Amino acid sequence: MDRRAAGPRPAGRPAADRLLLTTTRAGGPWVAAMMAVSLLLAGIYTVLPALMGRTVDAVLDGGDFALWLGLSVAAVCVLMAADTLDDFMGKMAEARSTAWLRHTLLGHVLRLGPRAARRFTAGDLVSRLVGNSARTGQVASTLVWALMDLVPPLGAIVALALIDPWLCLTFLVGLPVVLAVVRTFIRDASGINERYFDAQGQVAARLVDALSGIRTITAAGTVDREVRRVLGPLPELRRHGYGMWGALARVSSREALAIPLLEVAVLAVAGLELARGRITPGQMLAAAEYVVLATGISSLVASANRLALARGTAGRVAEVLAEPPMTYGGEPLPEGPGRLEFRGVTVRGPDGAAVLENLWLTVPAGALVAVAGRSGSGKSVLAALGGRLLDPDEGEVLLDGLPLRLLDRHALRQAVAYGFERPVLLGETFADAIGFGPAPAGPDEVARAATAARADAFIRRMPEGYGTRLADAPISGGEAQRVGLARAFVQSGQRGRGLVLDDVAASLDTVTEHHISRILTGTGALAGRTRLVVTHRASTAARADLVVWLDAGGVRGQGRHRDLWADPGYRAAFQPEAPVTGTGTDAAAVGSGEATGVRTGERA
Ligand SMILES: Nc1ncnc2c1ncn2[C@@H]1O[C@H](COP(=O)(O)OP(=O)(O)OP(=O)(O)O)[C@@H](O)[C@H]1O
Repeated sequence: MDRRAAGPRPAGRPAADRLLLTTTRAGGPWVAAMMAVSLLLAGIYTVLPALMGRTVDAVLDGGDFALWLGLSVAAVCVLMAADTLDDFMGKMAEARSTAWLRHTLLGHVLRLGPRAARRFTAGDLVSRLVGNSARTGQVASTLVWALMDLVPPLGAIVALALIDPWLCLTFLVGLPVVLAVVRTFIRDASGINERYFDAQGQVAARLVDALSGIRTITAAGTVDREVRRVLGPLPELRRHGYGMWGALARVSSREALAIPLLEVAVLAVAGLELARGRITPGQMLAAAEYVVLATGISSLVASANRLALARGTAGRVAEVLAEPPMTYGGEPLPEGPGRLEFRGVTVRGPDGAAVLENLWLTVPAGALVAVAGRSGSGKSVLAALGGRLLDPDEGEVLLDGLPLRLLDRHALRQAVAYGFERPVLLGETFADAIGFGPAPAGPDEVARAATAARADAFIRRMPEGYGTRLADAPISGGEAQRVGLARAFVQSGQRGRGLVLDDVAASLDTVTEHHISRILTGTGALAGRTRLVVTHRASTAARADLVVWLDAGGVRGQGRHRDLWADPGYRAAFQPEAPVTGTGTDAAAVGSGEATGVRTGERA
């Protein structure tokens, strides 16, 4: 169940490592191709010193050095071509892995539903989706190159043994020191990177917060304070950055000491063996090359650094993927008129206190039910339960007798349409925003819904009407509400059985609100739909077939608005409204018998 306070679950390093492997596999054939080319490269690096040694010996012995020289030159040419190819394939593998990861992560975030926004802040998710995913996507090439970087050093150790076992033995005696240096570095770097990326995510999260509250910040004159707040984690970032430099400096200085000592030791032994005539000058040259190649095992530091970075970012991606998505059943929508039932429903807030407790409520099929109550009484929570944007902690919500959680996702999203107080308009144009839903809506359908929601007139005044890009058309809160409402009407009009409107008229003027109330109560496209309407407007409640009054975590009263109105506690749930004056249809609606009750409410 949702718990905002709980925050994301740490995924742990095993989960990060599993994700790294899956991401590597996602690189597809490019990873395999890169591996083949890298192996070829590693092989050439390994045999090149031997070819050079043979060339020198052939020159000294007066033998056929042209053959060996030719082979050496050919090897260098292949090396250059393969290196370029390897880089290209590495980048392709990275691109594929990153694309797969971003696709998977984004799909998962959206499948989490509204819970995603409660678990993670927007900025933090953006940093995971953009920067962290890209870094994690580099794992394919990093891993292949890290493995392939090991081939020449291992080959070089074997070559040293073949030239002279004492050379190999000398090298192996000093090797544990180099490996210990690398191991310490990997351990230090992993922890530092994880903390570094967390701090980076915090900056991104605060920045997105600040941008969404830019009007408040400007109006309050708190720009400087906000800059300090957003950049608050910088000292932490700096500390982790210094930590990483410190770890790199330590590993470099230890390496700088250990590796030359190892090389000198092997070369000294090679010199002795040459003096004793046990190796040739060419072998001495090859040994000198091989010892350098063998100490290349310390390139593990750079690979380990890149892998530690990828592991740090993979941990952050895995943390999101560890959140279980909203799951749906496989049941189709049963036959029925659209009766919605809340059976013993309890929802707890972040502190564990019940927002709604053991709530029993039936929304009759085809009825317009208004949900009223003071601010914070749980109206939006009830609305979210009605179409399963939220699951209850206890109890069950049923549509025509079937628990919503058993319903197939498609069937549920077609059956229950939503309109929100602060709708976010999705799509490129107004037509897109209104037609946004499980099934594409045609232009006539869009225009009809916009007319019903009183959005048609202002949209037609836009430079390109319904084709106007949303980004080019700043609109008011009330206009956005009307577009959002039009979208809900389209969705509900298609195959909808229920319509949930959460305070959709909050920013509308009284005349527009009356018009929309009439659409909701009229005999048009919405007739027969079960409508659950959260409202602070007495006029809307007055038009409802039934009002559910929420208070203190439960249903305090149910009935007709005019009957509940006598209770001052009920009256306190409504905002004062200006009396409607004017002529025409709107005024006529207000003047109707039903509207009389409304106007009483408004005066009160
Ligand atoms: N998904 C959720 N899970 C648990 N608790 C929630 C959830 N959403 C909101 N709450 C909590 O439920 C309480 C009621 O919130 P809700 O938004 O339903 O009130 P409301 O009656 O719609 O208020 P308003 O009229 O001001 O919009 C709040 O304390 C809120 O923190």
